[in-house]
Amino acid sequence: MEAFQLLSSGGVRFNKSKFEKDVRLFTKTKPGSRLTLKDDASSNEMPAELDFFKYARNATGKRKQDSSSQQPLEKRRRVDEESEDEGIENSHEQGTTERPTEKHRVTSKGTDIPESLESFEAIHEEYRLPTHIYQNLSKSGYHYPTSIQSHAIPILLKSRDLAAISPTGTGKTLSYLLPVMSALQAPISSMKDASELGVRALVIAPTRELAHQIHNECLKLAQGRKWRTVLFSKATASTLADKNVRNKIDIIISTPLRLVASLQSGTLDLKNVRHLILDEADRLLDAEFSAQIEEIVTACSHPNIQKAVFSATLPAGAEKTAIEMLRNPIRIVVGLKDTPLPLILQSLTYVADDQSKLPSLLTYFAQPYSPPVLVFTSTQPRASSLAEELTLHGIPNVDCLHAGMTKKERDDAVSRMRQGQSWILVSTEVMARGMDFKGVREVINYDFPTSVQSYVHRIGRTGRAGREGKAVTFFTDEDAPFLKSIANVILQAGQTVPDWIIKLPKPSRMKRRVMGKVKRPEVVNDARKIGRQDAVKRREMIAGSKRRKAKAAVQADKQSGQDGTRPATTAEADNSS
Ligand SMILES: Nc1ncnc2c1ncn2[C@@H]1O[C@H](COP(=O)(O)OP(=O)(O)OP(=O)(O)O)[C@@H](O)[C@H]1O
Repeated sequence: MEAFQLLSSGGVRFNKSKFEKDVRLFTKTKPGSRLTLKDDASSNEMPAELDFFKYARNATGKRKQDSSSQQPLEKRRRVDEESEDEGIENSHEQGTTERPTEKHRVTSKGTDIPESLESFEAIHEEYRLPTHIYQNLSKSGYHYPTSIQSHAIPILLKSRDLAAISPTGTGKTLSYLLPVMSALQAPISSMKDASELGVRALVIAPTRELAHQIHNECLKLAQGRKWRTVLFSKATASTLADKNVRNKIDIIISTPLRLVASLQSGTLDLKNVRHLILDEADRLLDAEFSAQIEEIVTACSHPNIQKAVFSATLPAGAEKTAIEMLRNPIRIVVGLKDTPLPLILQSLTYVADDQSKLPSLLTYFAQPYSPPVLVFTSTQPRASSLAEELTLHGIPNVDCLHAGMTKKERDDAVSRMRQGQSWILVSTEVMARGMDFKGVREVINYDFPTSVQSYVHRIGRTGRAGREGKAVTFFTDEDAPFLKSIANVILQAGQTVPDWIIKLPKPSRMKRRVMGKVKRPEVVNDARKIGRQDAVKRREMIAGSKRRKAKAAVQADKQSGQDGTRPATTAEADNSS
């Protein structure tokens, strides 16, 4: 009992008094909101390293006057020190110049790092952005660059390779789309030089939904000119099999599988690609995709190709692979690696066992909550089952999305979410990365995440573009050995966790491999399963009885045919006996 009380009261609380200043600055108070925090206009300052949207809100448009940029480059000190990175740092130490911009907690590493620029105007002046692209920025509501954009855009515009790590929701997409489109200058259809023909830029993302979203961002920048940007799909792949069509394409955005299928069938060539971007690079470089990525990278054989990788998380192994793929790269880290924004209030909730999760979630939704909410489960059947349970329990506007659904079902679910028709979206890892549903205020990890990276990306669906969010993670007894890993992330983000979690032993690397991978039933409500089994049994009994009666009737017919007498009914037979 004592242990239960300890665990159930063990939710992680954000230490508002310790981070009072941040809380005030991040807060745009909305009356009635459960997430409402105190607003105090008198102290409108925040530690700049925590505010990744600082520029986007109030930049002056002038070049950065950071004192650190006045110092000789060699003297500038590195801020970002993470033990996990050491191997990689050392292997690239020689000849590098480190240029931390301490003020914004952005760490840059590499040689001849271009100056970061704090306004789109400054970027436009320095790098002559095509006018229509520059104008489309403000039309799309992008008035000032975010931290990652201030740093990454000049680097890519200087034709440098880049490994960029920046927290979820900080604007990485624009960080690569803007420089890539600016470098291409104009749609191929308006160019005379035939040597330019063929796809010139390629963006790879791990899921179809994310590729679609990136494509939409691309269309925003392309407004007013005849850019041919293609979201690669089964249909577009067959259209692009025609070389004449292919030659007029500027940018392809694709998932790896689809692209490799076309490469292997010889209906696509990537020889003219000058810019290759891997979004969610650590996912793309993991075992599931790495062979396809290798094939794609090999197919992009242009000698002057520029490559860049982006993610909110880049574990040491993936970073090593990525860096090996790049040529004299610059590495930038905004904030701390693998660390969510402090804007997301994180908590851990003890739920004992799998069957206790549903009642806990129903209790959660019985309180006022701020839709839309994203709920993560570990498998497709569990996502469907949970969505069904919530609906059966009368919770309105529940939707489901997972990779087992058809393309149309998935597209519809995304668009219902974007239009605000869905209040609760139950999903799997497929929604964990990159998806930008601006309004998501709450994320619930119904099933424990399978890695620190998965946790960071899942909860990063909220707290985007400077908004606040809330993330709740259910944990069972089986998940407890991995709590420490998540607790460390929470601590790194400047929030507090109960002492008992901090005192837990850190799971070994071997053990972390099985994190969140416990075998869970496909149906989230056992009672429903029993009810279902009963119903199935009853149906089978009725069907069996009907079959037996029909068989008996046939036999009786046969008999009457043989002896010419009417068969006795069961009742008659009984009476006669
Ligand atoms: N300069 C900007 N000013 C205002 N809003 C911006 C700016 N840049 C990006 N945004 C908005 O911020 C949100 C997050 O951007 P984006 O999806 O590119 O983030 P991300 O860093 O790629 O996140 P993730 O790691 O989850 O993929 C989007 O809604 C985007 O429109």
